[in-house]
Amino acid sequence: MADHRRDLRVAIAGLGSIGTKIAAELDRGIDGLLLSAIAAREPDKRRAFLSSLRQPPVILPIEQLAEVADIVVECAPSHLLRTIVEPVVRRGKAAVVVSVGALLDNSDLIDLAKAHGGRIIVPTGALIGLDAVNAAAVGTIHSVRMVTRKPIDGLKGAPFIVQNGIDIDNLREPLRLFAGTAREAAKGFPANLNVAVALSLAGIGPDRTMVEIWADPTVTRNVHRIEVEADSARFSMGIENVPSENPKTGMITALSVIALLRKQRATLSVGT
Ligand SMILES: NC(=O)C1=CN([C@@H]2O[C@H](COP(=O)(O)OP(=O)(O)OC[C@H]3O[C@@H](n4cnc5c(N)ncnc54)[C@H](O)[C@@H]3O)[C@@H](O)[C@H]2O)C=CC1
Ligand SMILES: O=C([O-])CC(=O)C(=O)O
Repeated sequence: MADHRRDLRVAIAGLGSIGTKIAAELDRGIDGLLLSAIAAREPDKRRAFLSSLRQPPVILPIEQLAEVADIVVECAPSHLLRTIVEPVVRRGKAAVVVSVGALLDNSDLIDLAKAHGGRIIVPTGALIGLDAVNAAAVGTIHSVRMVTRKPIDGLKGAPFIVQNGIDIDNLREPLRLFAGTAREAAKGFPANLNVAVALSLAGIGPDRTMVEIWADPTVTRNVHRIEVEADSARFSMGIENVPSENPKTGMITALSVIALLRKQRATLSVGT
């Protein structure tokens, strides 16, 4: 009989604001899971952190993580999504993807996963309520709208701002930077609007999910407000994320991945 209780081996691709927290939590211990490997851009610079772990994992290049893991958590810059996820799904394993915006330009990875029995799992991340959006999508969703407000530091360097020569450094009041679809938002703000893409994939897709983005010098948190109109329910959701050491990334993102990992072997699992 197969041993269903063997620990699931988890590897982490990218030791930044998200990956470091997940690695530390796995090392502290999550039932049924084992931190097997890590990929870091400059492992030598992460020696102090790595040697603080009770059971130091092996260090591997991102494309080799799937060789020693059942689940690979992608938490690296979005341009590396394909390099990380392709070998995972080719081996029929599971990739947890946080740079979800990059999935739109690499959607063939979903077909590849299907062909090889692999899985791509998108956590709720910095957002809220994707369980309700999933449920409403079983029926008919008429519209999904999201308004994001971020402090200036959370938006600096976004391609949309650079390409349009918009000066956000000297703003005194909120400025609406963008209104359009989640697909366009992900192109213009790849490190800021993963949440819009996650919302769209849970609901009515990146071309029907409408997004506004505001640069707001009056807020200190990444604020997302969402309105969903469906045949089963109408709901509004809001979340105000405390930025992590990376001002573009809410602290809750790493916690969301940890909660998702805990569910992989939980006896009682709550929420869809
Ligand atoms: N789905 C969601 O709700 C959210 C997703 N994100 C996305 O998650 C991703 C990670 O975010 P953070 O951890 O805040 O970014 P970060 O910039 O703090 O960390 C990324 C890490 O990847 C490492 N890295 C770069 N090249 C590498 C390579 N070749 N091999 C191994 N490691 C490499 C970097 O050195 C860095 O430590 C980003 O794409 C971000 O946009 C962020 C917030 C919310
Ligand atoms: O989705 C993202 O990339 C990050 C974000 O909005 C947040 O942390 O609130």
